[in-house]
Amino acid sequence: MSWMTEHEDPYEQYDESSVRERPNPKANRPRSKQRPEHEDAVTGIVTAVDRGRYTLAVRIDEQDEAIVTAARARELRKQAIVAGDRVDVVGDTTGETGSLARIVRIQPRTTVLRRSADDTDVVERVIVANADVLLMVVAAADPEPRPRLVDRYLVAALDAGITPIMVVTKTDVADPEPFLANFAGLDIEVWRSSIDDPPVEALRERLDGHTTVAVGHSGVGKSTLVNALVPEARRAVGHVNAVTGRGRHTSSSTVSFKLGSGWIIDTPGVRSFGLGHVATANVLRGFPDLAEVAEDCPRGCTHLVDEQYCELAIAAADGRLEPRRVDSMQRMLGTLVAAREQRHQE
Ligand SMILES: Nc1nc2c(ncn2[C@@H]2O[C@H](COP(=O)(O)OP(=O)(O)OP(=O)(O)O)[C@@H](O)[C@H]2O)c(=O)[nH]1
Ligand SMILES: [Zn+2]
Repeated sequence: MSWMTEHEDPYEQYDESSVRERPNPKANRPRSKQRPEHEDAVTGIVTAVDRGRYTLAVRIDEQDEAIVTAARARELRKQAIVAGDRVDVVGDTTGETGSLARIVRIQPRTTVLRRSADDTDVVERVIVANADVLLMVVAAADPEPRPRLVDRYLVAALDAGITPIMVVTKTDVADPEPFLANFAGLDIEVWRSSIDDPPVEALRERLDGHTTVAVGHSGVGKSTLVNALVPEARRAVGHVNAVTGRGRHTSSSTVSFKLGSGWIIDTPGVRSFGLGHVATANVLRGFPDLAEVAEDCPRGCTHLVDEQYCELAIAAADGRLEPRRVDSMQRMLGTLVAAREQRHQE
């Protein structure tokens, strides 16, 4: 998966200096070393990343809109550049076959969605930048929906300041309501989708103008949904991206498509969603249905099962809170605390 292995970057030795750049027909300023600002840079949106090569959309919605392949400037080498990033790019931005531009700056990000390989992993991977909606795709069955995976998406999204939305697919295969009952106390937007009646038009309208990142366990129907959402004409743009991304290793890399005036970013299906990077103090943010009651906890309460006076446990016992939600939160916290202890022993 490209975003997981980005730090390895096997193309690192082939930096942009090894590729001859064509003269940029638009650059009329003389090249000079005294140009730290790169005034001639254009802004691009990173749509796909593949082993040190970045696919960018530049001059979007203008007549000379182009899909450009770029390398990163040497000074940016250690910084991850991910789908959704706004970057400043110089050099040949025509997008012509064989051309290579150069990313010289990453613009400040509004949000960063991260996951770690597992809970013990300190090294977090930035999955996507600048997303404001996390589309959690879950199947009603085949594969079985896993509430704990959704808990993890919620913690990651709310920690990052991204709005989570859920789509339950395959409602033709199984009744999604028993699964959804897990999240009844949570004020979360849920869409139901079946093979014959996916809510494509309504979702498209809902996501218009947003940068949406879709996540889901492998096989839930995420690609089917994303393909249905992205109109044919725009997918053509995506297909260009697919040459560098999905085309080569199916579903193993992140690709973005224009969706109305926004973007939808499809990520590889994953089984787990490590939260090694999330501070335990922030875990409760992913359980907004519990947060209010937790305010009555004794000072310094860890909310773990061994806390005698945890208000969450008390509220679960006397029926004010849904016991399985408190249990979910305690388990996640317990797992993260154990992983952290293991890390400190290593
Ligand atoms: N019955 C039914 N099948 C569906 C539905 N949505 C998708 N599928 C099927 O589920 C299978 C998996 O769908 P994909 O879209 O490839 O799943 P994915 O989540 O992208 O999986 P990865 O590519 O592994 O990440 C395909 O055979 C789809 O046709 C649905 O609503 N109902
Ligand atoms: Zn507590």
